[in-house]
Amino acid sequence: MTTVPVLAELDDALQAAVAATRERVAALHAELPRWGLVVWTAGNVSERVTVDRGNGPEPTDLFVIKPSGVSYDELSAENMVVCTLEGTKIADGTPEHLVPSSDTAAHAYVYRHMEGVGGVVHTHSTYATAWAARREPIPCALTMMGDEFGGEIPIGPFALIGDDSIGRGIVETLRDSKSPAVLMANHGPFTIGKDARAAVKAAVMCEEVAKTVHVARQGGEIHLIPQDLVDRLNDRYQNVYGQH
Ligand SMILES: O=C(CO)[C@@H](O)[C@H](O)COP(=O)(O)O
Repeated sequence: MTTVPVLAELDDALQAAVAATRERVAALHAELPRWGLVVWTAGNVSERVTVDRGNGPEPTDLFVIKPSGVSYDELSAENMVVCTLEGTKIADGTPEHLVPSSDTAAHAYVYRHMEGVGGVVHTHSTYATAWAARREPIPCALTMMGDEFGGEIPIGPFALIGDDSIGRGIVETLRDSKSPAVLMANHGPFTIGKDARAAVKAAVMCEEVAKTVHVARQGGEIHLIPQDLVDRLNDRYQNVYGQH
């Protein structure tokens, strides 16, 4: 029988790292309604817990995600759920009935199979989900897409919720792609990032470009950006743009 880790029994550094991750993940959930990416409770953010023991941040085998079906207004650091990378809730001090997001298995699978990923986000944002319903990748016709996605936003397979299927689809689609977003067929966008904030940003950008390319197509033919120019946009945005 596997024993469930008890948060209060973990070392001080790890407990502090979990507490800080819970704060971040709770605050980032507020970004989903703020950017118009979710209705009701239909979207989630998670972040891998990293701990710094004096040698820089090191990944742990825990991550933090929201509880399932709880209103965004009611989310706080205290009710963020702590899970192992197998997707099992640990004894994290929250009530036993507070179960983690229904997408927990998908997030956990991504963390287990994509080492550099520190944050995962899922939404059902309207325009991105409309492309997912058509199972049509979003073509790279905007500099913002070159910047953030390095090309088209791909479609992932159809997968039922509840087990590893969605996670497998995300990993298969994104493993060899520059895009931090995949549109899971008939479902919606999943985004990844080095941390939860980066994954939330990708979700915001994904919805924005899904909307703009859709609107552009209503007015006529869209023009794709040649891949060599997309590569240059992406390189500049990822390595030069912003503060360092
Ligand atoms: O796609 C689905 C359900 O079909 C999920 O993404 C939920 O919409 C979000 O659920 P919780 O995170 O609240 O469990």
